[in-house]
Amino acid sequence: MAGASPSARAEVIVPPDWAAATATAAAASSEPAPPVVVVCGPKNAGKSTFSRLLLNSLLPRYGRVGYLDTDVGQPEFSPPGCLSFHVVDEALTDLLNPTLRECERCCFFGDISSKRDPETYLNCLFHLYDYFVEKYRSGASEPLPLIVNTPGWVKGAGFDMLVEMLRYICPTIVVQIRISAQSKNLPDGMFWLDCGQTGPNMINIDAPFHDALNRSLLIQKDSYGMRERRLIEYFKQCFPSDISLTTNKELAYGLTSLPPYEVSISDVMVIHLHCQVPPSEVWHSLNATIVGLAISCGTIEAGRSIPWCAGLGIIRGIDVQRGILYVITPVPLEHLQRVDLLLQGLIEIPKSLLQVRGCVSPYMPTNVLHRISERDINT
Ligand SMILES: Nc1ncnc2c1ncn2[C@@H]1O[C@H](COP(=O)(O)OP(=O)(O)OP(=O)(O)O)[C@@H](O)[C@H]1O
Repeated sequence: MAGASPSARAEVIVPPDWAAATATAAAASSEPAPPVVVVCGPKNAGKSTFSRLLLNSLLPRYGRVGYLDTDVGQPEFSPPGCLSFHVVDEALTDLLNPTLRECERCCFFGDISSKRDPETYLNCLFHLYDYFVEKYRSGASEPLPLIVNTPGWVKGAGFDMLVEMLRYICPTIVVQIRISAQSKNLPDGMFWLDCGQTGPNMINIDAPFHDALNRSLLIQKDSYGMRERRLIEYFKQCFPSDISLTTNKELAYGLTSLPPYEVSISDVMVIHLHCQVPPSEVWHSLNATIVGLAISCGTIEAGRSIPWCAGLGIIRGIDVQRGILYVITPVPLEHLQRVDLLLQGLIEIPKSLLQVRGCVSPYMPTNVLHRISERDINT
């Protein structure tokens, strides 16, 4: 597969079976409720691209479309590490690239793959789906169609998780994208149901391989680079939109000079999502990391609470003597005031923000844990 940047390609190709699948979903009965469409298939098969097209096809009829973003490695609308639920009310203009959008609900999983903790991953997903059902299926708000784009991990434990996901969501339409390497595809048919059970409308489509000039369409993505760019875009939101920050160097300087929020250590609880940290090391472990800023108001399910995530923050420094954390985040103050949990996972500050020639990163000096001078945080 070619290694060119996906954004270099001018336009999306819509093969006839893709067009037919989106038309079927858009015309599906809205009784008793608009469709719930799950899009599945192996990695890099076109699931996200198809989901964007599907969203645009559902919009004219419904005006608003729900989107459950379940790919923590390459989320459609959120920063990496998050599962989120969005309501989209305008057509997506860039059909080949993900774009950041404000979410209605988000859970911070804190890793770029569900492998490390499938149970928590599924709990987050079910929790978001329950939120959708409660709000958009119970009469509280106008019912919306829902698109669920799934990760491309379709073998072994990834397959088992997909089966659980499908059984929980009970979609009305499942679109399965199939690639030419048959062994990499999901099983044909309603593989998640027991024999004899009736299931949804099952639509198989092929991955789009070549354009009219026989050029490969499915470009291997630079996942690491995409995640870095997504985080950079996310933290750019710390600045007013009229401030021009075109290079990473400008952003790194900008973040250095941004006055951070002060958070009293006694006001927050720290949860390490994927590792255990001795109490004496908690503050050291937080320094210079990205955390999920969460609100512990989720419901208790299976004995554990799933907090909502208001957004991400960079712990820029910690003054242990004064009991203060310094946090940089684009999360608005009114939401930030409700944050009472710091969720630390494995999402790292992009290297391109840490290693900028001529810019001493504020996150890395060795004394930052104990002594942060006024000049450091205000300049
Ligand atoms: N219909 C299409 N027209 C043009 N390019 C496409 C089309 N479908 C997919 N591509 C390109 O192929 C690549 C993979 O597509 P996409 O991201 O939609 O796959 P995916 O199955 O969601 O991948 P992953 O499992 O890694 O999330 C992208 O670079 C995308 O731009």
